[in-house]
Amino acid sequence: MSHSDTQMIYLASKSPRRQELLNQIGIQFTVLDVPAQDTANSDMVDETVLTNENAADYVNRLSRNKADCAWQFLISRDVAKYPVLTADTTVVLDNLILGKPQDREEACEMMKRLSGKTHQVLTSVAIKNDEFFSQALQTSCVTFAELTSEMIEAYIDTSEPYDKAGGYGIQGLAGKFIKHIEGSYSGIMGLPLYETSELLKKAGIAIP
Ligand SMILES: Cc1cn([C@H]2C[C@H](O)[C@@H](COP(=O)(O)OP(=O)(O)OP(=O)(O)O)O2)c(=O)[nH]c1=O
Repeated sequence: MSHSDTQMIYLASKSPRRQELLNQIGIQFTVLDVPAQDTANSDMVDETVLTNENAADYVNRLSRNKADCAWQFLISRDVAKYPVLTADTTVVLDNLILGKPQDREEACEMMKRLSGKTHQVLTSVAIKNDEFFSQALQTSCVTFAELTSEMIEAYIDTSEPYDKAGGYGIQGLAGKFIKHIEGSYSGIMGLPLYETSELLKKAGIAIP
């Protein structure tokens, strides 16, 4: 890979937040949309938590699997030219992993659990090409205010909870529920920028 080739990466993510955050640090990237048929029926993207798997192992496995899938997709299209970056975010409260709520009831249940408590948000970032793989994990603590059922219902009336781990977005309307954070704001949003730029440097990408 020539030096100029390494200025570009693929971002294999449908998350608009990850695209926004990578733009924020001036990285040049192409968004890679790995079609569902390239990931369906594959153990590689199984988002089920395995027996005895802790949250750190879980997010690391998913970011690695997303990177492996994306790289195979690039190879199958004969366009595996630049490293691919992926991430996975999960919310953990009292050892329980909270994914994306599937429906209103689940979204409501998650907000009730988060109310008045401190939880962890874990994001794992991975970068891969044919000769290189590396990943980094960032963990933050987030403290929610006590929420009334009116506050929860009003929040769930918005579309915000549904595509987000733990059913909320710190960068959105849920910002008003958050009393304290410790860690990385960008990590909570889905792409920790310090850890990401360190990984990119390791992969030989120039950081502006
Ligand atoms: C806790 C929290 C999560 N999130 C989002 C970040 C992630 O997009 C999402 C967690 O889902 P992920 O499964 O990590 O990612 P994704 O399905 O959105 O995107 P892709 O796999 O294509 O990269 O939750 C926020 O936007 N704000 C928050 O405060």
